[in-house]
Amino acid sequence: MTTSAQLFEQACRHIPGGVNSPVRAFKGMDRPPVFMERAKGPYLFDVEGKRYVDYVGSWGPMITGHADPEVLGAVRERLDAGLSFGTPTAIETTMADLICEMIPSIEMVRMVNSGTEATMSAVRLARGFTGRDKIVKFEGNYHGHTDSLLVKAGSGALTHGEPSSPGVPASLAEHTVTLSYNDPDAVEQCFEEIGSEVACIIVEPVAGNMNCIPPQPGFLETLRKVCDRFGSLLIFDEVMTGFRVALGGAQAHYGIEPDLTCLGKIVGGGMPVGAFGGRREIMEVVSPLGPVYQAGTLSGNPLAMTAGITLLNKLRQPGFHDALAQRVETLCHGLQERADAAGIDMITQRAGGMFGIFFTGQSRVDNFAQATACDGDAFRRFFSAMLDEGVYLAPSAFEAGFMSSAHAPEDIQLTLDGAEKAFVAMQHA
Ligand SMILES: N[C@H](C=O)CCC(=O)O
Repeated sequence: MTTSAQLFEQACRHIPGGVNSPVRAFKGMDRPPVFMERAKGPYLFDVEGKRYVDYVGSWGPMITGHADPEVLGAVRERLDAGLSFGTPTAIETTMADLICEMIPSIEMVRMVNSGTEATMSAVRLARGFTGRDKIVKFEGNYHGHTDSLLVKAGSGALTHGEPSSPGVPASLAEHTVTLSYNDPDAVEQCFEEIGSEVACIIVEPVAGNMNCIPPQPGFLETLRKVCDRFGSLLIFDEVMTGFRVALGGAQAHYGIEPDLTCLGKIVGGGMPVGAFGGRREIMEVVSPLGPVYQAGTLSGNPLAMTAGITLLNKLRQPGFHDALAQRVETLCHGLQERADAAGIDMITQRAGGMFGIFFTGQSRVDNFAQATACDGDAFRRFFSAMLDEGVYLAPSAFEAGFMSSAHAPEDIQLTLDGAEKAFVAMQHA
């Protein structure tokens, strides 16, 4: 049998760090990344035959579990028609209609191939529409790896200690103003000073790339207010939260309408898909209707559209999101009880189908400073112990956990039993 350690050694020969995305690397852990062979429902199975209850869900898309038979069936059925045509297809219109119906602030939408492409294109559009260069983002929010947004970012960049990447020209980064998340006063002050120069605010309405930090009441409202006052656009990066915290995304959950929305992950049903869309008058500035250029050879790929449409339609079953949130609540309460019993400083935070585990004595984590002040060693010990117990969490203290509808009560119980052992071991350590 080939082990993960052997495969990792082989991978490192020709792949930087042995991984195709840095956050997968288990950097700082005392073990190599686990190589997975297959996945089904809530489970991942590694190359050594071990099963894990998975809370990464391919970083979010697998909201009904892995290898969903309906999604796979639809893709299989579509396969023989061909992989890609580079022409318009009817299925792209079906997808656009579905997105606009589920997220009413989106009146027109353009499909792309990843969340990064979605945010990159949305920011360009905001700049083109307003004729302004400056953008506002929040410390620890991650919007993919496009230059303008890889400034004080979260996710893998933060995990690996480089929240602002070398390679982003200083002359470009200076147009990105970074503020503290959940700090409406800082936003108001910034706009008093430079509001008329700001093309857009881009925000994760739930910050899922520095663990899981929901917006405090009034924060998103302030963003909407200053954008309206100064003629800037409000962009919600709903790559993580879209179709997850509610069918209509975080904007439906919190009742705030952005001008533009970025989507990814669930919208592709596990295929590489992103999308950006919003108010018609803004989207009409996109080429070929308007001058802001954006393109993609494989955008709207028919197989990817098939997977995404099938998954999105499954999420429309009444009660789907309530049941998902209920599972998250059961998990978070169970973890809290067990951590408290073991005397471990830990809290959880959650929003719909996503959650975060913070090793901290604070009662809440609202921003980058508080997230990075949490106990990283405790997280690493917990992560490693949970892996031994057959539970796969994100190998980073700065990533949200994702629940799926395939997680049964016994999977959550297995997780809680594992956590109980992990907490006791941590207490003794
Ligand atoms: N948090 C990231 C995406 O949302 C994790 C995925 C990656 O960087 O590979």
